[in-house]
Amino acid sequence: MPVEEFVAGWISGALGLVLGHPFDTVKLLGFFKGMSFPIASIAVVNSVLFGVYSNTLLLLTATSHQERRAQPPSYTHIFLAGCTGGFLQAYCLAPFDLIKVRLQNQTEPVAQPGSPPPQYQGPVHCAASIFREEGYRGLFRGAWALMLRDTPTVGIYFITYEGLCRQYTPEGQNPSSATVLVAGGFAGIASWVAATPLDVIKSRMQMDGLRRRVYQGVLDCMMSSVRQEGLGVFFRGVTINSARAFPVNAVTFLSYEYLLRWWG
Ligand SMILES: C[N+](C)(C)CCCC[C@H](N)C(=O)O
Repeated sequence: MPVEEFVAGWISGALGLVLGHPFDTVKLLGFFKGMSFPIASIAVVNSVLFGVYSNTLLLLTATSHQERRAQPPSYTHIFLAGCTGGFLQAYCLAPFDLIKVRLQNQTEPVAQPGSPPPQYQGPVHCAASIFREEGYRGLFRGAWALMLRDTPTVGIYFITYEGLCRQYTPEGQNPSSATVLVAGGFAGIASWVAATPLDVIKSRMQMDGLRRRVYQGVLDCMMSSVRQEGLGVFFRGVTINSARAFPVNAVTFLSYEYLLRWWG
């Protein structure tokens, strides 16, 4: 199994994340809280995303990434490979994302003298407390919603990227850096716009259970959110998600493409 896509995904994910972290955190308050943890985790997760995508495409079309410019795969194959990558990365992402959401929602300012310490002292402490209080399954709270969010939207991600690259690149050539940046940025926006409704639900499910369980499952969380807040609830955060998605994914795709070209 070719591994360079995994490594390129690893590095490019970390680079994209550094740019995106302030956006990601501002939507949950608590600026710059916990930066080193997401860097390490997104690197793993992005490596699964790109590695699985590229290797699924290899299985479906029998072309390696070096051959793909000369023999472009069909959009159906790109979509299916993207969905597979999205599905598998969602499972790797689930515990990391849960910890991130829990830490970012701890908005208490840094300990005042005499005040009780925050519930979670850091990512490792957070993981250990969730494990202690809710068991192994607790670490996967919200994973089902995350999988529903990422399976189709990672398909959309790669279709948009490939479609835009092909549109602006002469046949058989590699896309220019400008094309990769713009296509990567719009791929990020398109997939995040599609992902936002389930992103809202996912985050609510991840926070649920912290004190008192409110939701019975994904559907129940959707229904009660809509009942209480109207359909607009599904678009909560769509602007900040898009503003974050452009630079993050422009840099992710640019570094991914260039690392693979370097390595031949
Ligand atoms: C599928 N979904 C839209 C959720 C994410 C796809 C892009 C992944 C990228 N690491 C990022 O964080 O933007």
